[in-house]
Amino acid sequence: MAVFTPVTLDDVNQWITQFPLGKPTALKGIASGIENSNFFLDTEQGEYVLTIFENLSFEQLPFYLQLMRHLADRQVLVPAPIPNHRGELIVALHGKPAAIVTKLEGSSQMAPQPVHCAEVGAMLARMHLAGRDYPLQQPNLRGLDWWNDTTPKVLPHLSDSNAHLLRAEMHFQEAFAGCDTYKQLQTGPVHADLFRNNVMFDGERLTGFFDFYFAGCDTWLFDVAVTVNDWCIDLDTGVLDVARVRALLDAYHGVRPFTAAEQTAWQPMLRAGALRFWLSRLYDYYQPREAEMLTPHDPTHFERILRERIATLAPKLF
Ligand SMILES: Nc1ncnc2c1ncn2[C@@H]1O[C@H](COP(=O)(O)OP(=O)(O)O)[C@@H](O)[C@H]1O
Ligand SMILES: N[C@@H](CCOP(=O)(O)O)C(=O)O
Repeated sequence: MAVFTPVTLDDVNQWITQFPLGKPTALKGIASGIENSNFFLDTEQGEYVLTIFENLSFEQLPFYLQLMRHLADRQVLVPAPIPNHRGELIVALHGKPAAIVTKLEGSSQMAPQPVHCAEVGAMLARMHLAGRDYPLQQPNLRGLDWWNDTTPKVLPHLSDSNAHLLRAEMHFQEAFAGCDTYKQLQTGPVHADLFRNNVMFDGERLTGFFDFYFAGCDTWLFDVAVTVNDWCIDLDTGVLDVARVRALLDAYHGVRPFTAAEQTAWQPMLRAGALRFWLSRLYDYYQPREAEMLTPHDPTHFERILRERIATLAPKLF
């Protein structure tokens, strides 16, 4: 992530005494990401990641941190949040909420093969099942309501052709969200941003999902669509790569079988997944925020994917 809130080792020296982690030995800002301020934090006890939350509040954060704890306790591979001596997972740093989580091994696989997609599909299904008894509720804050709020903010910046596409897709998605098939879809906690840069691999071994700060309760199928739209495409054209799609979907289906309603909803949901990130990238592009190190993501990538999902029939879900 970009560093919006600078922090030094001196700042952390005193603050960290409330955690059972020993003395800090190194602190390094992380440049990738666009929502929070992240740092690799080494201490006498091991390697961690310190996150300062720039947009989420103390009231909203328990949903995310406790979800990670809940999933980690059920053998889903995610960073485990570290409680302080009072059992708190979220503690103020420079007046903002902050948390420390375990560091995952490995690195992101940005050129995935079917074998990586299968690992992601199986772990995603395990995550959805493990979330069924998660007691906290929070809607997906980047869901339909947010799309409705954001559309008028970006429309004035768009070409006629893109403004038409956005209006038409919003109408389509409003109708989809109100239809009987949609109401039959299974719901629960979803990651909602499971892009290649939010998963770690050590070779072909998946070591964890991270960056849960867009998670919320939504349809499981939306999570699958967001994931496929990033992991299983030709990056230049947005066209789905059938071998990777099949690997991811078949591995998911092997752990948590898809339903008939999900099969029917698959193509509209792929469009929903594309629209969500086209909108957020447009919003970030036209309403940039302050940051020390920030590279905005390209909105045209998801415009292309959305047009492609409207034009071309996707492989079946199962
Ligand atoms: N638990 C973790 N283990 C290892 N690396 C992590 C962890 N959390 C974050 N990172 C690193 O920090 C980078 C930015 O984190 P991310 O959560 O994507 O930021 P943002 O929320 O701002 O988008 C990641 O690309 C990854 O390299
Ligand atoms: N995945 C989103 C943006 C969110 O950034 P992240 O670094 O938190 O994953 C996109 O690609 O638009």
